[in-house]
Amino acid sequence: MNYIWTYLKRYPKYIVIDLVMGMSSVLINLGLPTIFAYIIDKAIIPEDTQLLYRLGALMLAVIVAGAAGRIMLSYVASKLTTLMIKDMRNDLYDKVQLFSHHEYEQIGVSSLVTRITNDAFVLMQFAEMSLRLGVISPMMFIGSIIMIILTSPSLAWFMLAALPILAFVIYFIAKKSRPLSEVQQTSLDNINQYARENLMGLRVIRAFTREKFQEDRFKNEVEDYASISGRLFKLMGVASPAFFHIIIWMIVLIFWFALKPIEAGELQVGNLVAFIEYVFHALYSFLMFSNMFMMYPRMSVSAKRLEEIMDMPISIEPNLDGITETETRGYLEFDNVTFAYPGETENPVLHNISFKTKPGEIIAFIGSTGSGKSTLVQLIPRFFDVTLGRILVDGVDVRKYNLNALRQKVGFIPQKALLFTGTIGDNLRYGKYHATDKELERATDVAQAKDFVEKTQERYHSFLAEGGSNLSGGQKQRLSIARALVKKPDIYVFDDSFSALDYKTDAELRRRLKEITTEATTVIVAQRVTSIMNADQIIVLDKGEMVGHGTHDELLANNEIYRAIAESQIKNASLGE
Ligand SMILES: Nc1ncnc2c1ncn2[C@@H]1O[C@H](COP(=O)(O)OP(=O)(O)OP(=O)(O)O)[C@@H](O)[C@H]1O
Repeated sequence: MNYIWTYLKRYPKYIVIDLVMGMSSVLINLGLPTIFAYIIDKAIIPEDTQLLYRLGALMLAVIVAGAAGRIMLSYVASKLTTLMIKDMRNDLYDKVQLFSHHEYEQIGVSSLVTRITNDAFVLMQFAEMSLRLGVISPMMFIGSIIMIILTSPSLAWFMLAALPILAFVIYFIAKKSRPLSEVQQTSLDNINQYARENLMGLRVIRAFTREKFQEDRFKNEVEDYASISGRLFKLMGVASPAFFHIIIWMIVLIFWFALKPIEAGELQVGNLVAFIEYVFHALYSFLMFSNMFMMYPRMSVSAKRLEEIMDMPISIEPNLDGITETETRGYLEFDNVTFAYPGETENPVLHNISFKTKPGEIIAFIGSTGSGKSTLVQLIPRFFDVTLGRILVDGVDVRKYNLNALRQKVGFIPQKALLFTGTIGDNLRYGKYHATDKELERATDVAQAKDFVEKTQERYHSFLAEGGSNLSGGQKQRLSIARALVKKPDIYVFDDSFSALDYKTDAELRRRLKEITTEATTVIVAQRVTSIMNADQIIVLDKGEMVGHGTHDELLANNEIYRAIAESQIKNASLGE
């Protein structure tokens, strides 16, 4: 509830209107039965037509005012909750933007999506209900009880007898529904995850003819969700019929017990009608309030899941007051860097890595699968922070930079090219919004993408489907390289980005790259020796350790591991010829 309140209180004006409308609606509803009783006893039974018309008109005016108040109340409640969910989702999005890879892995992307969409929606439903009924129901209930006692103290004990039974039913339902709500939301996370996997991995699933397996997995989860939801709704569904039964039985009993006082002249017919109406109001508002109470566990599960996101400590702080300008550009240094993934401090993935580069230099990393190459380059733009040692960019520890300024200095080209829905131009300008057409052409030319871009019908205005799925792997990779070139960073990081290219394109691209990286450091992670043999420094990694450092010729002469890698690739290449 606190979580919802932190958002609602941002709009005090609407809260005041909500309270005023709620209170006036209560007063009107409480007044109506009394006016009605008065009409029966003073105008209908004595057949006073004049008074009947006057009181009828008054009653009509009160009813219209009540309806207008309720419409206003509903409007304000919807308006306030719409504003609330907008703010809530924006805050969640902003927070998720600050997450490092570690936080993403902790919660999981699918769960994050469910939380921002579904859990936020549950809170919105609860808040809307609370704003509409939260003020009215308790006040209406208390007001009705007072009016019941005032109207007929001798019949009032009915209510006192019925309330504990109702309270027990509500408590029972609320207690049972909380664990079910938790399982229901987790099941929704799983559905989301399977749906994502099934849609994104469609080609692999078809290639391995695993459609049935994936479908069964998805269907089982959907069935689990349906069964949990069914149990939850059954539980909630029991409440209303049970309540209405109790209300009807009470009214029958009231009539039964009212016969004697009416015969004895102790109770008037109008008062009996008003009494029954107050009983109905009291029980109905109790029912409405209990609906909120029963929804509360579901809401608190969702609120907890959202608070988990908002309260999650950020491992990579954006360091907004950090350094944004440096005197030099394009210098990179690893100073005795050791790194272990969060939660795995016992098993570092990188050990004591040290090297230095200067503008215009190419440094390359090679080594077997899992030797730590990708991990190493991810430390430069601070996707993770070093465990020991330090990384210096232009002589400044990367942790001292304003995070955006640091990342602006780095052009990162990941192993798997990822493009966004939009035109080729939009994608190329991703790192430099105002890049000119000339800059785009230069970048695509160097990245060996110009030919195919110019062959497309609308060139830089050609539309790319989701993730660039209407391009080949090599074309996507070339555009992803061109996107980094447009940005003109001080440090280029190619994380195995050349492997999707054929040998000829790879060689041509690297040759042209030299033209525009004269003032930058180029870091290359590669599998192929041919991709890195011209590098100024090559570092050979094995199980996270530097086991070789030098030029291609030096390593060929002195480093067994490097020689073995090079020989195996040359053999394979000649076998392929
Ligand atoms: N997010 C992660 N959390 C925990 N461990 C990880 C994570 N990512 C990678 N690792 C582990 O770190 C080690 C190094 O992985 P890394 O991806 O850096 O190797 P690599 O040399 O780039 O491999 P490849 O050539 O196959 O891409 C591996 O043992 C891997 O299991």
